[in-house]
Amino acid sequence: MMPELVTPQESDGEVRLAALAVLAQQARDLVDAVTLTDVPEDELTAVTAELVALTERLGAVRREGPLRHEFGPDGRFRHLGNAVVGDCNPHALPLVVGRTAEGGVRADLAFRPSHVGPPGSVHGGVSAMILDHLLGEAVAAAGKAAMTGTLSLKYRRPVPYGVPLLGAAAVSRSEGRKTWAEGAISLPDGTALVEATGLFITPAQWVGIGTDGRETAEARAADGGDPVEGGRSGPR
Ligand SMILES: CCCCC/C=C\C/C=C\C/C=C\C/C=C\CCCC(=O)SCCNC(=O)CCNC(=O)[C@H](O)C(C)(C)COP(=O)(O)OP(=O)(O)OC[C@H]1O[C@@H](n2cnc3c(N)ncnc32)[C@H](O)[C@@H]1OP(=O)(O)O
Repeated sequence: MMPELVTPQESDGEVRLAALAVLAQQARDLVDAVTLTDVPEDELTAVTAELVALTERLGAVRREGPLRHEFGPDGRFRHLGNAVVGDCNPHALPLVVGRTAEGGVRADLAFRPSHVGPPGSVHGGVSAMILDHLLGEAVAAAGKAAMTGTLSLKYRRPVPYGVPLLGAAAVSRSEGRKTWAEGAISLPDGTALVEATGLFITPAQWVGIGTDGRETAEARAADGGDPVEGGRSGPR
């Protein structure tokens, strides 16, 4: 089942979400600092004690789960808690995905030292996560709401962290509930570092749900043409 969609008014105000995004960015900076710190051991212990206190302060009031998919004040579908693109998720890069004139998607990106796997390069699973998301975004850009069924990676060259890279993806084929997409993480000069192909499947329960999480016009017409409430239309 798809989780219920909420409007920001029902969960958080925009000012609070903006503050949460600033906190998440600070947490990313903290992770970088932890990854690279070379301060003396007593300083490590002192900072750890301060972080224990800060963690307790943040945990004093907890929500039931991470931020959900929702409609922003501009009416656009968003997921601020997403592990790849969520501004309010410290785990996210966050990736900023844009559409290309050809109907695909692209994103400038730079991995951080905390993403390291093999010596001096990014962990393959991290690259896979980014490509999974980019291919999924390409599928969404093609009008399909779908989940990853299979993902295949070709690691051509080690992926460096701390340097500008480009991610891109596009749909290659679609057939019923199945959509195939391909993409790559490349150097700015176009040299492919990791290539991906994936099969995305629209779950049977999502048929009739658009990429904005709302019922599609076709599904509404089939239902008898009832208009969808503005700003909120939870999948059934
Ligand atoms: C809250 C609202 C959310 C709304 C979201 C709406 C839109 C999204 C819009 C924008 C989002 C923007 C970007 C998205 C960005 C990133 C995407 C990230 C993607 C992920 O990170 S996502 C997490 C990993 N992903 C999973 O967690 C999937 C777990 N899994 C399942 O949820 C089911 O397993 C599912 C749905 C895959 C299939 O379930 P199902 O019941 O619908 O399908 P069914 O069995 O009927 O099969 C139908 C035909 O697909 C074949 N088939 C089935 N499964 C296959 C597989 N895995 N590989 C190859 N073929 C497969 C069958 O063989 C049959 O083929 P045939 O018709 O030829 O016989």
